[in-house]
Amino acid sequence: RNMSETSIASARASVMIYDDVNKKWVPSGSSAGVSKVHIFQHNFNNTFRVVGRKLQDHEVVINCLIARTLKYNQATSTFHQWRDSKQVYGLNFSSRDDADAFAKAMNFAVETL
Ligand SMILES: CC(=O)N[C@@H](Cc1ccccc1Cl)C(=O)N1CCC[C@]12C=C[C@@H]1CC[C@@H](C(=O)N3CCC[C@@H]4C=C[C@H]5CC[C@@H](C(=O)O)N5C(=O)[C@H]43)N1C2=O
Repeated sequence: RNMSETSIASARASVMIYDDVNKKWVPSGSSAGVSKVHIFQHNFNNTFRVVGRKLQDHEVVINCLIARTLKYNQATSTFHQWRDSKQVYGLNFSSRDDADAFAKAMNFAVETL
C-alpha cells in the first residue's frame, strides 16, 4: 500500500487499450476481466494517477499519470476514454453509478492540476 497517496475514486471497470494498428479495443493486461480502478491523489506534490488492478489476480492493468491537458471523453454513460502520448485508454464501467463517480473525480483532478 502506498501511504503517500489517497484514493479519491474507485470503480469497477474493464480496462481496455485501443489497438491503433488493427483499429480495435483490446483488454489491457494479460486477459479480459473486471478491475478495481482508482484515481490516486499524491498527498504532497499534487499529482494524480489512474491505477487499476484485476479483481481476480491483482495484475496492474493501468497506471497512468493524469496530465493537466487530459481530455476525458464520456463516450457513453458506461464507457469513458482518454488519450496520453502513447495510447488510448477505455474504461467499460460495471455500472452507471461507478462511471459517474469516476468521471466526477477525474474532472476534479484535471481542474486541480
Ligand atoms: C479524436 C479522438 O481521439 N477521438 C477518440 C475519442 C476521444 C474523444 C475526445 C477525447 C479523447 C478521446 Cl479518446 C475516438 O474516437 N477514439 C479513440 C480510439 C477509438 C476511437 C476511434 C474510433 C472508434 C469508432 C467507434 C468509437 C468507439 O470505440 N466506441 C464508440 C463509443 C463507445 C463504444 C464503447 C465501447 C468500446 C468497447 C469495445 C467497442 C465495442 O463497443 O465493441 N467499443 C466501442 O466501439 C466504443 N471509436 C473511438 O472511440
